Amino acid sequence: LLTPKRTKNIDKKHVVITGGSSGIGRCVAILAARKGANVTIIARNLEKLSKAEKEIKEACIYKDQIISSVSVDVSNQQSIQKEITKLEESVGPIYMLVNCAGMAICGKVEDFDEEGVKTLINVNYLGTLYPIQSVIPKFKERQDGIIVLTGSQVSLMGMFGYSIYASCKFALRGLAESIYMELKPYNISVTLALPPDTDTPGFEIENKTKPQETKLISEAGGLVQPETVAEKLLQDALVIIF
Ligand SMILES: NC(=O)C1=CN([C@@H]2O[C@H](COP(=O)(O)OP(=O)(O)OC[C@H]3O[C@@H](n4cnc5c(N)ncnc54)[C@H](OP(=O)(O)O)[C@@H]3O)[C@@H](O)[C@H]2O)C=CC1
Ligand SMILES: CCCCCCCCCCCCCCCC(=O)[C@@H](N)CO
Repeated sequence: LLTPKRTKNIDKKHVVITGGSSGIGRCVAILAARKGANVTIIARNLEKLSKAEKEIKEACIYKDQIISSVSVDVSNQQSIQKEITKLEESVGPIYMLVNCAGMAICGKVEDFDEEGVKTLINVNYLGTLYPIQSVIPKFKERQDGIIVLTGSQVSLMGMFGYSIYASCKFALRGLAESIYMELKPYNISVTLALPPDTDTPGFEIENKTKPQETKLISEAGGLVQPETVAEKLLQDALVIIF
């Protein structure tokens, strides 16, 4: 207890961040660049990607740090697999995968149509599962790697207005706990981040569909800044426990 916490180093390491063009993922990417990592961000919209890429480059501490972006839908297993393989060759071995791509739609359960349900399952659950599946073989070969999944406070507790979203975030907890056991013998760490409401572009959009009841309950949890969440996420993922 009295010894200072030891942490893993991402200096010169390749860190891939899905959802790295906005909100929490963007802040994680900037922090990783400040720590000397070669950072790749993944998202769909090209304009947001190139804007974020510039900001990440400004945060670099070395002249030769490699910052790149890839436009791909994380919920397409074939495409994400292909892009991860390409990145291993072009930028270098991936050391850390941070899954931040995700979104919330709020509403009463009976009001969701098929499209809304599938959108949430695709991006939040499958969009985290597929990138993880893609990096594991190489991580196992190298007996090294760090995987972060972004859940939510509603990964642990359901809440009015979050039925579909919370189900997806609960699923991520099941995934994280299971692969934690599968990957431990290979020296691959798994961290599930559980942020509270965070002041991001995604949060602003989500508020448009948020029932009054959800807003009132959520007030008890407060609102934090994405920089704070990103810092805590990295700290938790990089700490050496044993
Ligand atoms: N903000 C909050 O209150 C909280 C958020 N979280 C979780 O944190 C994560 C980030 O949230 P936040 O920062 O608010 O979100 P933002 O909406 O600000 O950013 C989401 C990012 O994910 C990308 N993305 C979305 N869908 C896809 C897709 N199908 N394929 C690839 N990239 C995609 C977006 O880019 P593009 O659209 O261009 O693809 C964007 O870069 C999410 O998993 C969210 O559930 C958890 C707790 C609280
Ligand atoms: C003693 C018991 C007290 C209970 C207080 C309950 C307060 C909980 C607030 C939870 C806020 C919702 C977090 C979801 C964040 C999220 O994932 C979305 N914003 C996604 O963008």
